[in-house]
Parts: sequence; C-alpha cells; structure tokens
Amino acid sequence: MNPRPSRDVVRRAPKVLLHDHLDGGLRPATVLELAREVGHELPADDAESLGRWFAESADSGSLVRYLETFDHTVGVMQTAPALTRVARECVEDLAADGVVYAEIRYAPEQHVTNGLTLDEVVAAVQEGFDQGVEAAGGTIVVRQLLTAMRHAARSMEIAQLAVSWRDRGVAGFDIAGAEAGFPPTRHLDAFEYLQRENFHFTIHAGEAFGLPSIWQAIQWCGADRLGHGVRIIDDITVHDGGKVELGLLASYVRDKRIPLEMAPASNVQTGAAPSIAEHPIGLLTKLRFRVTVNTDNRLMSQTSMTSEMHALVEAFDYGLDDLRWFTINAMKSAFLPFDERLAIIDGVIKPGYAELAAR
Ligand SMILES: O=c1[nH]cnc2c1ncn2[C@H]1C[C@H](O)[C@@H](CO)O1
Ligand SMILES: [Zn+2]
Repeated sequence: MNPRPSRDVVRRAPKVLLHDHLDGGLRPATVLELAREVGHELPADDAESLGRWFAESADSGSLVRYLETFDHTVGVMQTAPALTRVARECVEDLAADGVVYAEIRYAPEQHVTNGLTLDEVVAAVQEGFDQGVEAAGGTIVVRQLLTAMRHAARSMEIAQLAVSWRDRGVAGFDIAGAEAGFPPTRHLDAFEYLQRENFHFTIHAGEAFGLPSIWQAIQWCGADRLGHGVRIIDDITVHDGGKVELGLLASYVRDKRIPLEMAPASNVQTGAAPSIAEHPIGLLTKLRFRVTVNTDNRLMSQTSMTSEMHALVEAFDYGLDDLRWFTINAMKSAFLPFDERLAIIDGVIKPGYAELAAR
C-alpha cells in the first residue's frame, strides 16, 4: 500500500521539469512592474487580480484563446534587463519548489520588437539563468530550449541559433503555437538540419490536434520527445473486460520509449483533457509509456511542479514511488549529455527519494 505523500513531502522531493515556458511563468507582480516601466496596458492593476485574470482567461477550453493571454507577458519581455529578470526569477521559483533540473523554453523571435537581436535575447535569458542558479546555491541545473512559432516562418533561423548556442546553455529546440492548421512538416527543413547537426528537439503535438500531428512529429520530423502528446490515447482501445489494444502509432511511441511531456492542468484548460481525474496520464502511466509531468505555463495555470504532482497523487492515489518514476523518466529524457543525466539520477534524485521514504 502506497501512503499518499502530503503536499509538503511532494515539495521537498527532487523534481525534474522538461516543459515550461519562460513567457508562461512570470510572477504577476513582475508583469505589473515591467508593464508600468514600458507603459504596457494590462487588464488588471494589482498582482492578485492579474494572476486571476491570467488563469480565468486561459481557462477557455481552446488552445487559441489560451495563447492570447501571452500578449501580456511577451509584451513586457522586450528588453535585455526584463528578460534577465524574468529568467532569474523563474529559476528562483523553480528551485524553491524543489526542482533540481529544468529545461525552459521560449520563442526568441517574439522578443525582438524593440530592436534586440535574436542573439541578444538568448544572451539576456542565459544571464538570468546563471544569476538564478547562483542565487539558488547551485541546487538546480537549467538549460534553455529555443522555440520557433509554428504559424511563422523563422524555424530554420531559430534552429541555427539554437545550434550556435549548444555549448552555452541551449540544449534543444521546439515548435509551439496553434496546432490545428499548422502541421510540423511545415518546418521539415529545420528538423532535418537539426538531425544533421546531431541536435535534440521536441515538438508540441497531440494537444489541440490528434494522431496525424503526433505521427508527423515522430515519423516525418524525427522528434525526440512529444510536447503533451495527450491524443496518443486516440490510438488505444480499452475493451469491455479490460483488455487494452494499442494501435501501430501508440505501440511505436511506447516501444521506442518516446517521452511524453504531459502537463495536466494546462491540458484541462485548453480542453485537451476533460479533468485531472480523467486525464490520459492515468492509463498511459499504467501502460508504462515514458510519461513525464510538467507545468507548461505556471502563470496561466496557477501551478507548480508540486501542484501538478500533488494533484496526481490525489486523483490517482500515487505514492512516492510513482513520483520517483515520473522524475527518473524525465531525467532520462532530458537533452543533457548521458553522463550528466546519470549524475543527477544517482547523486540527487535517488538519494532524495530514499531520504523521504526513510522518514
Ligand atoms: O501548450 C502550449 N501549446 C502550444 N503553444 C504554447 C503552449 N504554451 C505556450 N505556448 C506558446 C505561447 C508562447 O508565447 C510560446 C513560446 O513560449 O509558446
Ligand atoms: Zn507548451
């Protein structure tokens, strides 16, 4: 019998975060202060109401409407000091939440409105991450993932930018934005370039669109991981009597151990899952897919790694062993060199869970 860990135990457990958007994780008070500095108009004028506005507006059941809220975060992240501050606070908040390794993504092309170059954007974010890691006393390791927007046409440029920063803090590439109507194959040249460069990438797929999007991401584009991938459930049939049948794509994803970057709270907000309790993560975990737990956008979902994991504990009766399994899954799937992944698993994650289990 697995005793349910309390929220405080979940907070103290080492956690790994692979899917978190820099422009989706600002502190409401920071959005307010930065907006005042640049004269950006916001829909609320105190931190509490603004936090509520983000959560309620994102709670629309539609990915497209969810994404509209980012106008107010991206709008205040257009200078190097603002990007550095947001990046530093991101690391501080994650470290305080018990995250020991994080890959944080954002789209550099969205931060050049006031004249920064793409390179200056990445440098400003890296400066903030370095400051945050130092402030956290080195208890967390952080890498950048550079995202290209799927409706735009800058993916090749962003892929080249990511590769040029590969030894300076950037570990991978991603595409994000509205999914329906913007298949990943539009960016095939970028993905082929990244493969030739032996670089890593993940693709948001199977969130607002179904199996064809996942199939393209894996079989045409060669994605190492899937952002969300929730709709893989459409290729799984549970028969009366409990027998489970996997279609060819679902079998492939499980056989190849392709990591699913699941973010339950976000998935409920965008309508990709009806509720946490009915989230496909329950069945996919039972079937031993390579499931990982993520926050996606901490501001829009008013969430954290602790909240996500604790919500799963309550919905599915998970114990510390399950949380450790999610965490090791995530660390195994990180875009960090193998020896560094192993060092965090053996040196931080396993001892951290062993200590909690011994209490
Ligand atoms: O869950 C998501 N699906 C698709 N796109 C997303 C999601 N969360 C954030 N984004 C977009 C909005 C951001 O401005 C962009 C880069 O972080 O990525
Ligand atoms: Zn995302």
